[in-house]
Amino acid sequence: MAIVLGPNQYGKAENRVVRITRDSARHEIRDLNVSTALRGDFSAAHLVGDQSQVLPTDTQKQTAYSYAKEKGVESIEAYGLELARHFVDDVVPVEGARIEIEEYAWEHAIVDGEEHEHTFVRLGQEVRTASITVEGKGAEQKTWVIGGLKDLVLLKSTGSEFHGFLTDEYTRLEPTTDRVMATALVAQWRFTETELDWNAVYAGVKRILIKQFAVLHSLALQQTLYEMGKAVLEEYPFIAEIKFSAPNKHHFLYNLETFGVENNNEVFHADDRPYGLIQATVMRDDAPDAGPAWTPAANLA
Ligand SMILES: O=c1[nH]c(=O)c2[nH]c(=O)[nH]c2[nH]1
Repeated sequence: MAIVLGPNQYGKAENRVVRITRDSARHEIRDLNVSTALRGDFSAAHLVGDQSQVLPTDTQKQTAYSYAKEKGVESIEAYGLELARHFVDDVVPVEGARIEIEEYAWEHAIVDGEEHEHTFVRLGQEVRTASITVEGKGAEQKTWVIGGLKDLVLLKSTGSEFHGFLTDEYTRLEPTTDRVMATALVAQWRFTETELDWNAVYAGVKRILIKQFAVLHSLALQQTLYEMGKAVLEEYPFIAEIKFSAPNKHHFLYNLETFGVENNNEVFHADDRPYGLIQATVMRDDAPDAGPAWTPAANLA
């Protein structure tokens, strides 16, 4: 028996990079949370404390901020690709890089009915996400891009049913043909191309997700997720698969009978936990291999 070093990676997590574009009086803002991770043979650092192959996490941080100036942040996907390719192409021991980015959206404040040029209001809606993985040098290099969002909170006050389910001696749930359906959606979609109008695609995917949630008369959250994914894949040939994680944010009809009042699906208790957690992937049956695209931490915990 020998003890050996297993999978490892290292980087700077959660760099809060804020990039202001101020080429004119009207400023723009991109507000990011950027995590870098480098992969390669870093066994000497672990086994004997030899740092000669280690590009410090501090340098990774400096690069993230410098690239926000040098390359700009047109989209989180494009910026992440620049960073990942730089680490793999330009730093000799680095064989792979993983860049994870979250973006918090801001909009220009409305002052006296007009957009103020340099004052912003943080949008309380979803967080945009991207994960970029680059592996290998030169002609062998492979790239995986995942776009996504999290915390897209959606609710429909009718148009959702849940009945006909399997029952056993523990079943107490009443079937319903009219319920509130709500979720805080996490969705991640895997691209098969690396040259795209990332911002336009993001806006399009989000629009489709919301539309399907709204228009599908839902018999289960599972069905809603499937139809959302299907619509995205039908619209965008360069998306191979989309993964969802959707808490079923239960809204229980509040009992007003003690007041002699009928509750016609008007007053609910919004229960925060426990929640159903529905997770599904919708994919093309000929989707190319995902490789390490979905693996944030190189087989680490
Ligand atoms: O949309 C739903 N899917 C379920 O699997 C489920 N289970 C449950 O109790 N309520 C719901 N709702």
